[in-house]
Amino acid sequence: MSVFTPLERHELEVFLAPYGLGRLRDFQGIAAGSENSNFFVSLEQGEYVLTLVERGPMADLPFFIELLDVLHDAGLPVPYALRTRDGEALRSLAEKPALLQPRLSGKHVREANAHHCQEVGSLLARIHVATRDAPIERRSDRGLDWMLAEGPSQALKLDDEALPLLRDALAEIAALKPRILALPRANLHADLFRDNVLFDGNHLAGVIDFYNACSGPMLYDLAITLNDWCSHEDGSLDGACARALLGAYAALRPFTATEAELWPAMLRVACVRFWLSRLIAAESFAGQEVLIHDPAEFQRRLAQRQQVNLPLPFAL
Ligand SMILES: Nc1ncnc2c1ncn2[C@@H]1O[C@H](COP(=O)(O)OP(=O)(O)O)[C@@H](O)[C@H]1O
Ligand SMILES: N[C@@H](CCOP(=O)(O)O)C(=O)O
Repeated sequence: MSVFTPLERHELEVFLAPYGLGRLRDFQGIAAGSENSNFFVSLEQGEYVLTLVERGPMADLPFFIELLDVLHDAGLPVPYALRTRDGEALRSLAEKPALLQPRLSGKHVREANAHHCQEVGSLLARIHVATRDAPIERRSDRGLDWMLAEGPSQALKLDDEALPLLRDALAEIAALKPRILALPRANLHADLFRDNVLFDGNHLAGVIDFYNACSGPMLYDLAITLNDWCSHEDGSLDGACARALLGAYAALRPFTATEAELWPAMLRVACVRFWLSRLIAAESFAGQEVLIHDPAEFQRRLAQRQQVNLPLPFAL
Protein backbone atom coordinates (compact mmCIF):
# COMPACT_ATOMS: atom_id res chain seq x y z
CA MET A 1 0.00 0.00 0.00
CA SER A 2 1.50 3.31 -0.89
CA VAL A 3 -1.24 5.84 -1.48
CA PHE A 4 -1.52 7.39 1.93
CA THR A 5 -3.42 10.46 0.65
CA PRO A 6 -6.19 9.75 -1.88
CA LEU A 7 -6.97 12.57 -4.35
CA GLU A 8 -10.21 13.79 -5.94
CA ARG A 9 -10.15 14.42 -9.67
CA HIS A 10 -11.18 18.05 -9.28
CA GLU A 11 -8.42 18.99 -6.83
CA LEU A 12 -5.87 17.32 -9.11
CA GLU A 13 -7.14 19.30 -12.13
CA VAL A 14 -6.80 22.55 -10.22
CA PHE A 15 -3.27 21.58 -9.12
CA LEU A 16 -2.17 20.61 -12.63
CA ALA A 17 -3.53 23.64 -14.54
CA PRO A 18 -0.49 25.94 -13.92
CA TYR A 19 1.87 23.48 -15.66
CA GLY A 20 0.13 24.12 -19.00
CA LEU A 21 0.36 20.47 -20.02
CA GLY A 22 -3.22 20.10 -21.25
CA ARG A 23 -6.28 18.44 -19.78
CA LEU A 24 -6.21 15.57 -17.32
CA ARG A 25 -7.02 12.30 -19.09
CA ASP A 26 -6.57 9.83 -16.28
CA PHE A 27 -4.76 9.25 -13.00
CA GLN A 28 -4.05 6.24 -10.85
CA GLY A 29 -2.41 5.63 -7.47
CA ILE A 30 0.82 3.60 -7.62
CA ALA A 31 0.82 0.55 -5.35
CA ALA A 32 4.62 0.11 -5.16
CA GLY A 33 6.76 2.25 -2.88
CA SER A 34 6.57 2.75 0.83
CA GLU A 35 7.37 6.32 1.78
CA ASN A 36 5.24 8.68 -0.28
CA SER A 37 1.94 8.78 -2.20
CA ASN A 38 2.67 8.45 -5.93
CA PHE A 39 0.25 8.71 -8.87
CA PHE A 40 0.59 8.08 -12.58
CA VAL A 41 -0.95 11.12 -14.26
CA SER A 42 -1.91 11.16 -17.93
CA LEU A 43 -2.21 14.64 -19.45
CA GLU A 44 -2.81 15.69 -23.04
CA GLN A 45 0.89 16.45 -23.44
CA GLY A 46 2.33 13.30 -21.91
CA GLU A 47 2.71 10.93 -18.97
CA TYR A 48 3.83 12.12 -15.54
CA VAL A 49 4.26 11.02 -11.94
CA LEU A 50 2.89 13.10 -9.09
CA THR A 51 4.47 12.62 -5.68
CA LEU A 52 2.94 13.81 -2.43
CA VAL A 53 5.74 13.74 0.11
CA GLU A 54 4.38 12.02 3.21
CA ARG A 55 7.38 11.70 5.51
CA GLY A 56 11.11 12.05 5.56
CA PRO A 57 13.36 15.05 5.29
CA MET A 58 10.86 17.73 4.15
CA ALA A 59 13.27 20.58 4.81
CA ASP A 60 15.67 19.04 2.30
CA LEU A 61 13.25 19.01 -0.64
CA PRO A 62 15.05 21.98 -2.28
CA PHE A 63 18.26 19.87 -2.14
CA PHE A 64 16.58 17.00 -4.03
CA ILE A 65 15.15 19.38 -6.63
CA GLU A 66 18.53 21.01 -7.20
CA LEU A 67 20.38 17.66 -7.39
CA LEU A 68 17.90 16.23 -9.88
CA ASP A 69 18.26 19.36 -12.03
CA VAL A 70 22.05 18.84 -12.08
CA LEU A 71 21.66 15.17 -13.03
CA HIS A 72 19.02 15.92 -15.66
CA ASP A 73 21.29 18.59 -17.16
CA ALA A 74 24.05 15.96 -17.29
CA GLY A 75 21.77 13.84 -19.50
CA LEU A 76 20.87 11.22 -16.87
CA PRO A 77 17.40 9.59 -16.90
CA VAL A 78 16.08 11.01 -13.61
CA PRO A 79 12.68 12.32 -12.47
CA TYR A 80 13.46 16.03 -12.19
CA ALA A 81 10.74 18.38 -10.94
CA LEU A 82 8.71 20.10 -13.66
CA ARG A 83 8.06 23.83 -13.26
CA THR A 84 4.74 25.64 -13.53
CA ARG A 85 4.46 28.59 -15.90
CA ASP A 86 5.53 30.75 -12.92
CA GLY A 87 8.66 28.64 -12.36
CA GLU A 88 7.46 26.84 -9.24
CA ALA A 89 8.83 23.31 -8.70
CA LEU A 90 7.86 22.57 -5.10
CA ARG A 91 4.14 23.01 -4.54
CA SER A 92 1.45 21.83 -2.17
CA LEU A 93 -1.52 19.50 -2.67
CA ALA A 94 -3.81 18.05 0.00
CA GLU A 95 -1.60 19.86 2.52
CA LYS A 96 1.44 17.83 1.44
CA PRO A 97 4.52 19.00 -0.47
CA ALA A 98 3.92 17.99 -4.08
CA LEU A 99 6.15 17.49 -7.13
CA LEU A 100 5.28 16.63 -10.74
CA GLN A 101 7.93 14.70 -12.69
CA PRO A 102 8.11 13.08 -16.13
CA ARG A 103 7.12 9.41 -16.08
CA LEU A 104 10.14 7.31 -16.99
CA SER A 105 9.61 4.21 -19.07
CA GLY A 106 10.68 0.70 -18.12
CA LYS A 107 10.24 -1.89 -15.39
CA HIS A 108 12.13 -3.01 -12.33
CA VAL A 109 14.45 -5.97 -12.76
CA ARG A 110 14.03 -8.79 -10.27
CA GLU A 111 16.79 -11.13 -11.46
CA ALA A 112 19.77 -9.01 -12.46
CA ASN A 113 22.23 -10.36 -15.02
CA ALA A 114 25.74 -9.13 -15.86
CA HIS A 115 24.41 -6.80 -18.57
CA HIS A 116 22.04 -5.08 -16.13
CA CYS A 117 24.90 -4.74 -13.66
CA GLN A 118 27.17 -3.21 -16.27
CA GLU A 119 24.49 -0.60 -17.08
CA VAL A 120 24.01 0.15 -13.39
CA GLY A 121 27.77 0.52 -12.85
CA SER A 122 27.99 3.07 -15.68
CA LEU A 123 24.96 4.94 -14.43
CA LEU A 124 26.32 5.22 -10.89
CA ALA A 125 29.69 6.44 -12.17
CA ARG A 126 27.89 9.08 -14.26
CA ILE A 127 26.04 10.35 -11.18
CA HIS A 128 29.35 10.64 -9.34
CA VAL A 129 31.27 12.22 -12.23
CA ALA A 130 28.48 14.78 -12.73
CA THR A 131 28.62 15.92 -9.10
CA ARG A 132 32.11 15.27 -7.71
CA ASP A 133 33.56 18.68 -8.64
CA ALA A 134 30.90 20.54 -6.65
CA PRO A 135 28.81 18.17 -4.53
CA ILE A 136 25.67 19.79 -3.15
CA GLU A 137 26.09 19.28 0.57
CA ARG A 138 23.60 17.13 2.43
CA ARG A 139 24.44 15.00 5.39
CA SER A 140 22.84 11.56 5.24
CA ASP A 141 20.41 10.92 8.07
CA ARG A 142 21.52 7.25 7.89
CA GLY A 143 25.27 7.88 7.91
CA LEU A 144 28.10 6.45 10.02
CA ASP A 145 27.14 8.42 13.15
CA TRP A 146 23.57 7.16 12.85
CA MET A 147 24.82 3.55 12.56
CA LEU A 148 27.04 3.97 15.60
CA ALA A 149 24.20 5.55 17.58
CA GLU A 150 21.44 3.08 16.63
CA GLY A 151 23.54 -0.08 16.27
CA PRO A 152 24.28 -1.01 19.89
CA SER A 153 20.64 -1.03 21.04
CA GLN A 154 19.59 -3.06 17.99
CA ALA A 155 22.44 -5.51 18.59
CA LEU A 156 21.16 -6.23 22.09
CA LYS A 157 17.87 -7.52 20.63
CA LEU A 158 19.58 -10.00 18.30
CA ASP A 159 20.16 -13.73 18.83
CA ASP A 160 23.55 -15.22 19.71
CA GLU A 161 24.53 -15.76 16.08
CA ALA A 162 23.61 -12.30 14.83
CA LEU A 163 24.83 -10.22 17.79
CA PRO A 164 28.60 -10.68 17.32
CA LEU A 165 28.24 -10.08 13.59
CA LEU A 166 26.68 -6.66 14.12
CA ARG A 167 28.85 -5.80 17.13
CA ASP A 168 32.09 -6.51 15.23
CA ALA A 169 30.90 -4.58 12.17
CA LEU A 170 30.07 -1.56 14.37
CA ALA A 171 33.54 -1.71 15.94
CA GLU A 172 35.05 -1.75 12.45
CA ILE A 173 32.97 1.29 11.44
CA ALA A 174 34.10 3.20 14.54
CA ALA A 175 37.74 2.39 13.81
CA LEU A 176 37.61 3.24 10.11
CA LYS A 177 35.35 6.29 10.31
CA PRO A 178 38.09 8.95 9.79
CA ARG A 179 39.50 7.11 6.76
CA ILE A 180 36.06 6.55 5.25
CA LEU A 181 35.15 10.22 5.64
CA ALA A 182 38.38 11.22 3.87
CA LEU A 183 37.57 9.18 0.72
CA PRO A 184 36.76 10.99 -2.57
CA ARG A 185 33.27 12.48 -2.41
CA ALA A 186 30.36 13.33 -4.68
CA ASN A 187 26.58 13.30 -4.47
CA LEU A 188 25.31 9.79 -3.78
CA HIS A 189 22.01 8.16 -4.65
CA ALA A 190 22.58 6.07 -1.52
CA ASP A 191 19.72 3.64 -2.24
CA LEU A 192 20.37 2.37 -5.77
CA PHE A 193 18.56 -0.94 -5.31
CA ARG A 194 16.82 -2.88 -8.10
CA ASP A 195 13.47 -1.34 -7.11
CA ASN A 196 14.84 2.14 -7.82
CA VAL A 197 16.01 1.44 -11.37
CA LEU A 198 13.87 1.01 -14.49
CA PHE A 199 14.94 -1.06 -17.51
CA ASP A 200 13.34 -0.92 -20.94
CA GLY A 201 14.47 -4.28 -22.28
CA ASN A 202 18.25 -4.16 -21.95
CA HIS A 203 18.36 -0.39 -21.75
CA LEU A 204 18.56 1.39 -18.40
CA ALA A 205 15.71 3.87 -18.79
CA GLY A 206 15.40 5.51 -15.38
CA VAL A 207 16.62 5.96 -11.81
CA ILE A 208 14.06 7.00 -9.24
CA ASP A 209 13.63 7.63 -5.51
CA PHE A 210 16.42 10.03 -4.60
CA TYR A 211 15.11 10.58 -1.07
CA ASN A 212 18.23 9.04 0.49
CA ALA A 213 20.55 11.11 -1.72
CA CYS A 214 23.30 12.96 0.10
CA SER A 215 26.92 14.02 -0.24
CA GLY A 216 29.52 11.47 0.84
CA PRO A 217 32.16 8.91 -0.18
CA MET A 218 31.54 7.53 -3.66
CA LEU A 219 32.81 4.11 -2.59
CA TYR A 220 29.95 3.81 -0.10
CA ASP A 221 27.38 4.33 -2.88
CA LEU A 222 29.13 1.68 -4.94
CA ALA A 223 29.00 -0.80 -2.05
CA ILE A 224 25.28 -0.12 -1.45
CA THR A 225 24.55 -0.70 -5.12
CA LEU A 226 26.67 -3.81 -5.53
CA ASN A 227 25.26 -5.44 -2.38
CA ASP A 228 21.77 -5.33 -3.89
CA TRP A 229 22.45 -5.99 -7.58
CA CYS A 230 25.08 -8.70 -7.20
CA SER A 231 23.97 -10.86 -4.23
CA HIS A 232 22.61 -14.39 -4.32
CA GLU A 233 19.75 -15.42 -2.02
CA ASP A 234 22.25 -16.71 0.57
CA GLY A 235 23.96 -13.30 0.59
CA SER A 236 27.07 -14.40 -1.32
CA LEU A 237 28.30 -12.29 -4.22
CA ASP A 238 27.75 -13.23 -7.85
CA GLY A 239 31.23 -12.85 -9.35
CA ALA A 240 30.15 -12.24 -12.95
CA CYS A 241 27.60 -9.57 -12.00
CA ALA A 242 29.99 -7.89 -9.57
CA ARG A 243 32.88 -7.76 -12.05
CA ALA A 244 30.55 -6.33 -14.72
CA LEU A 245 29.31 -3.59 -12.37
CA LEU A 246 32.79 -2.68 -11.08
CA GLY A 247 34.39 -2.75 -14.53
CA ALA A 248 31.77 -0.44 -16.04
CA TYR A 249 32.05 1.94 -13.09
CA ALA A 250 35.88 2.00 -13.13
CA ALA A 251 35.92 2.74 -16.87
CA LEU A 252 34.32 6.11 -16.11
CA ARG A 253 35.68 6.82 -12.61
CA PRO A 254 38.95 5.03 -11.76
CA PHE A 255 39.52 4.08 -8.11
CA THR A 256 42.21 5.39 -5.79
CA ALA A 257 44.58 3.12 -3.86
CA THR A 258 42.84 3.92 -0.57
CA GLU A 259 39.48 3.05 -2.07
CA ALA A 260 40.85 -0.30 -3.20
CA GLU A 261 42.14 -0.92 0.33
CA LEU A 262 38.88 0.01 2.08
CA TRP A 263 36.60 -1.79 -0.38
CA PRO A 264 35.99 -5.03 1.59
CA ALA A 265 35.18 -3.06 4.74
CA MET A 266 32.92 -0.71 2.78
CA LEU A 267 30.82 -3.64 1.61
CA ARG A 268 30.27 -4.50 5.27
CA VAL A 269 29.44 -0.88 6.22
CA ALA A 270 26.79 -0.80 3.49
CA CYS A 271 25.26 -4.04 4.88
CA VAL A 272 25.06 -2.56 8.37
CA ARG A 273 23.26 0.54 7.11
CA PHE A 274 20.35 -1.48 5.65
CA TRP A 275 20.34 -4.21 8.26
CA LEU A 276 19.78 -1.52 10.89
CA SER A 277 17.20 0.50 8.95
CA ARG A 278 15.22 -2.68 8.25
CA LEU A 279 15.38 -3.81 11.89
CA ILE A 280 14.14 -0.40 13.01
CA ALA A 281 11.40 -0.32 10.33
CA ALA A 282 10.24 -3.85 11.25
CA GLU A 283 9.86 -2.69 14.85
CA SER A 284 8.24 0.68 14.25
CA PHE A 285 5.85 -0.32 11.43
CA ALA A 286 4.87 -3.72 12.84
CA GLY A 287 1.19 -4.45 12.13
CA GLN A 288 0.80 -1.49 9.76
CA GLU A 289 0.12 -1.65 6.03
CA VAL A 290 3.62 -0.56 5.11
CA LEU A 291 6.05 -2.55 2.99
CA ILE A 292 8.74 -3.92 5.32
CA HIS A 293 11.85 -5.46 3.81
CA ASP A 294 13.39 -8.49 5.50
CA PRO A 295 16.24 -7.45 7.85
CA ALA A 296 17.73 -10.96 7.72
CA GLU A 297 18.63 -10.44 4.06
CA PHE A 298 21.33 -8.00 5.19
CA GLN A 299 22.40 -10.21 8.06
CA ARG A 300 23.14 -12.93 5.48
CA ARG A 301 24.94 -10.46 3.22
CA LEU A 302 27.06 -9.15 6.09
CA ALA A 303 27.94 -12.72 7.11
CA GLN A 304 29.05 -13.41 3.53
CA ARG A 305 31.18 -10.22 3.40
CA GLN A 306 33.56 -11.32 6.18
CA GLN A 307 35.96 -12.59 3.50
CA VAL A 308 35.66 -10.64 0.26
CA ASN A 309 37.38 -12.08 -2.77
CA LEU A 310 36.51 -9.24 -5.12
CA PRO A 311 39.36 -6.77 -5.55
CA LEU A 312 38.55 -3.39 -7.11
CA PRO A 313 39.94 -3.06 -10.65
CA PHE A 314 42.59 -0.58 -9.54
CA ALA A 315 45.33 0.73 -11.82
CA LEU A 316 48.36 2.65 -10.47
N1 LIG B 1 9.29 9.16 -12.43
C1 LIG B 1 8.79 7.93 -12.44
N2 LIG B 1 8.56 7.27 -13.60
C2 LIG B 1 8.04 6.03 -13.63
N3 LIG B 1 7.65 5.36 -12.54
C3 LIG B 1 7.83 5.94 -11.35
C4 LIG B 1 8.42 7.25 -11.22
N4 LIG B 1 8.46 7.57 -9.91
C5 LIG B 1 7.94 6.52 -9.26
N5 LIG B 1 7.57 5.54 -10.11
C6 LIG B 1 6.92 4.25 -9.76
O1 LIG B 1 6.39 4.40 -8.47
C7 LIG B 1 6.91 3.41 -7.59
C8 LIG B 1 7.13 4.02 -6.21
O2 LIG B 1 8.10 5.06 -6.29
P1 LIG B 1 9.16 5.31 -5.13
O3 LIG B 1 9.86 6.58 -5.44
O4 LIG B 1 9.99 4.09 -4.93
O5 LIG B 1 8.16 5.48 -3.90
P2 LIG B 1 8.47 5.70 -2.37
O6 LIG B 1 9.07 7.07 -2.26
O7 LIG B 1 7.12 5.61 -1.72
O8 LIG B 1 9.39 4.59 -1.93
C9 LIG B 1 8.18 2.94 -8.24
O9 LIG B 1 8.48 1.61 -7.91
C10 LIG B 1 7.88 3.09 -9.73
O10 LIG B 1 7.23 1.94 -10.20
N1 LIG C 1 16.12 0.15 -0.28
C1 LIG C 1 15.97 0.12 1.15
C2 LIG C 1 14.78 0.95 1.59
C3 LIG C 1 15.13 2.42 1.67
O1 LIG C 1 15.90 2.69 2.82
P1 LIG C 1 15.27 3.55 4.02
O2 LIG C 1 16.31 3.58 5.07
O3 LIG C 1 14.96 4.91 3.45
O4 LIG C 1 14.03 2.81 4.47
C4 LIG C 1 15.79 -1.34 1.62
O5 LIG C 1 15.59 -2.21 0.76
O6 LIG C 1 15.88 -1.57 2.83
